[in-house]
Amino acid sequence: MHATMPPLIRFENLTLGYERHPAIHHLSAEIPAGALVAVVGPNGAGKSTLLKGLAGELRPIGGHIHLPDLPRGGIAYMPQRSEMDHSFPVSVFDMVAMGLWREIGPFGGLSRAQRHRVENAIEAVSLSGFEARQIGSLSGGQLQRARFARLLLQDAPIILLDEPFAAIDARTVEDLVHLILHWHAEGRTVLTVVHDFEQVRRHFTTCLLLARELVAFGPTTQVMTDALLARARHLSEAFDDNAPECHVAEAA
Ligand SMILES: Nc1ncnc2c1ncn2[C@@H]1O[C@H](COP(=O)(O)OP(=O)(O)OP(=O)(O)O)[C@@H](O)[C@H]1O
Repeated sequence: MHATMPPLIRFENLTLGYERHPAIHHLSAEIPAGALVAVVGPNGAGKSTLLKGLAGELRPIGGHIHLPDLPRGGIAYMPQRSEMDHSFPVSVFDMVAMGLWREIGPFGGLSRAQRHRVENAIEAVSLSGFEARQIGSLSGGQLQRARFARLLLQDAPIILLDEPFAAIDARTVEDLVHLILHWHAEGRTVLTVVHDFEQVRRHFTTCLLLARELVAFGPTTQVMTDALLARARHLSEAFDDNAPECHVAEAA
């Protein structure tokens, strides 16, 4: 496991966006190795965009994301659930086994030991007995468990989760939080977009509050204050989606 020397992420004056319209701009922050970070902010604040940038799905319009040398597949990224996840014609076993792609490649077969690891991951998310089920027949909570099992096998030092608890029953949330805390205890760096403030305060020691720019980053008790949350709402509402490349440009 590469959890012993977990990496540090550094955002340097980072601007990310779509078709040159910035969605987040001039963000600078350092994520310490092994941090468990809740990424919070109003709707449209840029939370998903930040995770996409880190996952390498969006190239910065400006600034940099500094990452240490990572093994192949060193960042595990779980986007928000979408219809596509459900409609993919594959069994729970095969979907979870995709977490081993880094080891086996796209067309490799599974060894007996690897099959065993897939079974263990399925068991860890309490889905034993569902191996042969098509994922299209799973409930939302069960599908999310299967997605977490796939992440477990990916064994990545950096884990990015976009709204993993959205529209999920309380029991499943509790089990998934448990897995996240376990990853944290193993020394992995975990960034999770979370909407429920109660969950943030209960489980996440560190918070990154976004509203198209960085509002605050630090211990949850110091970030999740009424004043900073109000500031985030205000900034988000005032942001002009059609602004050209950067209205605060080089002022930052
Ligand atoms: N693929 C895209 N193309 C163009 N604009 C996009 C795209 N994805 C997001 N945006 C825009 O970027 C901004 C930030 O969106 P983002 O999804 O990152 O916010 P968020 O904080 O994750 O929101 P939510 O909490 O509602 O999921 C929004 O104005 C959004 O409309």
